[in-house]
Amino acid sequence: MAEHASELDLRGFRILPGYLDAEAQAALVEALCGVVAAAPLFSPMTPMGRKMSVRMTSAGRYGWVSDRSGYRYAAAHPEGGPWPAIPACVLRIWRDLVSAERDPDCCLVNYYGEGARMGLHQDRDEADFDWPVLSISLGDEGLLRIGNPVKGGSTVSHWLRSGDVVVMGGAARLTYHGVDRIRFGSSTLLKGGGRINLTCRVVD
Ligand SMILES: O=C(O)CCC(=O)C(=O)O
Ligand SMILES: [Fe+2]
Repeated sequence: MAEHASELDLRGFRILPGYLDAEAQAALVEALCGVVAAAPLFSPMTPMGRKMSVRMTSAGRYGWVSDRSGYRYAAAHPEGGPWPAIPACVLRIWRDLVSAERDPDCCLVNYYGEGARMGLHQDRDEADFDWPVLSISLGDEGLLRIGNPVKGGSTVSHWLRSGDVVVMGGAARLTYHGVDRIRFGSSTLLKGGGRINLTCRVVD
């Protein structure tokens, strides 16, 4: 893949603004409707017993789940049944930007409704941190905050817009990050508003 014209490097996060055109974004939304129909969004509980504001589901061999027993990957949806396959239009982006040899095991679907946010965290439930995490933003703008590979220190913030893609890999694979807020209603892509973020990962 050639270097993208307006590519940014923010603390090792490779940000590709506007990587997906309107047609590609619409195709992803349509495919995700199928994923959500097969595997409904749910509100995970943190291990501390707090309900997360982001609603989630997954596609792939594994889905990411969280409850009182902790964060982990699971082969089945919390309400039972396998996760649907990762849509081809998602795999295409992974193959172009991450690897044509190895597909991801999980595509986590995060839905941010009005007021939803995600606190600073590391993505560390995967077995091999040599594999990057690929993140795709759709719908309303979201304010990504990027910290450091260890807890604490300064942070930088960047608004992610619909169609932006981020590759979190290399030395930044374990960098703390979160989404402080969304600008609800800033995009017309999703009926009813809100933001979808997809993260694709190799799990085991
Ligand atoms: O919504 C985002 O942009 C980031 C999501 C995220 O960090 C995660 O799912 O681990
Ligand atoms: Fe994350």
